[in-house]
Amino acid sequence: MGLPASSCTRSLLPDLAEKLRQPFLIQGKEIPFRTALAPMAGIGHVAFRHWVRHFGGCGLLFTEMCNARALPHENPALSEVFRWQPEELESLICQIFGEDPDLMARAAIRIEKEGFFGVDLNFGCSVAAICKQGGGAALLRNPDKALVIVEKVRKAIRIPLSVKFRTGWDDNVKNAVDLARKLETAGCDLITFHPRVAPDRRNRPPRWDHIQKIKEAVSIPVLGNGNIFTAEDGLRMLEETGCDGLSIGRMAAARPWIFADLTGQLSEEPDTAALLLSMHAGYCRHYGELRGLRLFKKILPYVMAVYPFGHRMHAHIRAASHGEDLHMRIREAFATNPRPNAAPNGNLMV
Ligand SMILES: Cc1cc2nc3c(=O)[nH]c(=O)nc-3n(C[C@H](O)[C@H](O)[C@H](O)COP(=O)(O)O)c2cc1C
Repeated sequence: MGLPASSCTRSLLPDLAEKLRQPFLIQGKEIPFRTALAPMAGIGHVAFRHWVRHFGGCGLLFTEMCNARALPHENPALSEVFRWQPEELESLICQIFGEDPDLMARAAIRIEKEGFFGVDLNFGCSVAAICKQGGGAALLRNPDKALVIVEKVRKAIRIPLSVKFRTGWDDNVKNAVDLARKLETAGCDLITFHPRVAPDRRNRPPRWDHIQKIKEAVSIPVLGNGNIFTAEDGLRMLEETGCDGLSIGRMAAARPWIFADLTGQLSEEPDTAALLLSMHAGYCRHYGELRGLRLFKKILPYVMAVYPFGHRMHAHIRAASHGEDLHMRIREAFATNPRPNAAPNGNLMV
């Protein structure tokens, strides 16, 4: 069921692969690839990250967002989000959200103690449940408080500290540029910038020109994020914005091998149906049958978004009620060996 070379996404852009293979430094530590798995709640857990690492080419992995209040007491054997494999820690950054500087600092101390590469502060999530508690993008309305959090966390840990944030609550990028400068002064080592206004989720195109403004304002590395769907998008973002690396979310959910592909490490396009079966088995090993199936279904819209009748394939597979049923439905959906499109269908890529 392998795909013919003409329909695969394997990077034909050696320029891009070469740029992404130039190591860069964070706090003097060398990151071998200029690529990052963006934090994604419900998707970027340990079982999913296994596959990103399996294919390779990803410089930094971000966990899904973890609640800073809960994190100091989390049991990694039971937690869905605060769980990892020892071998991924050297490139794994744990993202936390919250609004209380002391609780954020306490969570960061636990993350450092567990041996993570770094701590990431979520100042960008615009989901109402997070913003109502004063966390995520709500902090962009209160940059002084955001800075107090950065300062407290910085004092509490020695490992790299990064911040992911967005343009703000209006389209004036000046506030984000000011904040970026202050983050650097406060000791932040890395920025991931998502150039959208809250509460826009992903329905309007990101303003990549704003990534350039952030990059020009600071000397710490800046990862650009938002709507990288193809190798051409990746190259264009690097060239247009001057950013130091690419942070990729949904397309990594669709194709965990995207980092290997973009960095020129992929020898053969994976057989998607076979990979999905293995991924589901891995999810069940980590989380048990019930949670494994529930988590597996979260990547399906992204995986199916690249197929011409993806919505139909998605509806068919999503209806599975247990593991065996799922495997049968995956085989049925891929029985005709559907060819992926170069770019995904926006309706499923939400
Ligand atoms: C399902 C899903 C969950 C997400 N969860 C988080 C999160 O926990 N923390 C965060 O900072 N951003 C989160 N994001 C935003 C992504 O990190 C990223 O900024 C966004 O998807 C745009 O990048 P992309 O176009 O490459 O997907 C999430 C996005 C998606 C699709």
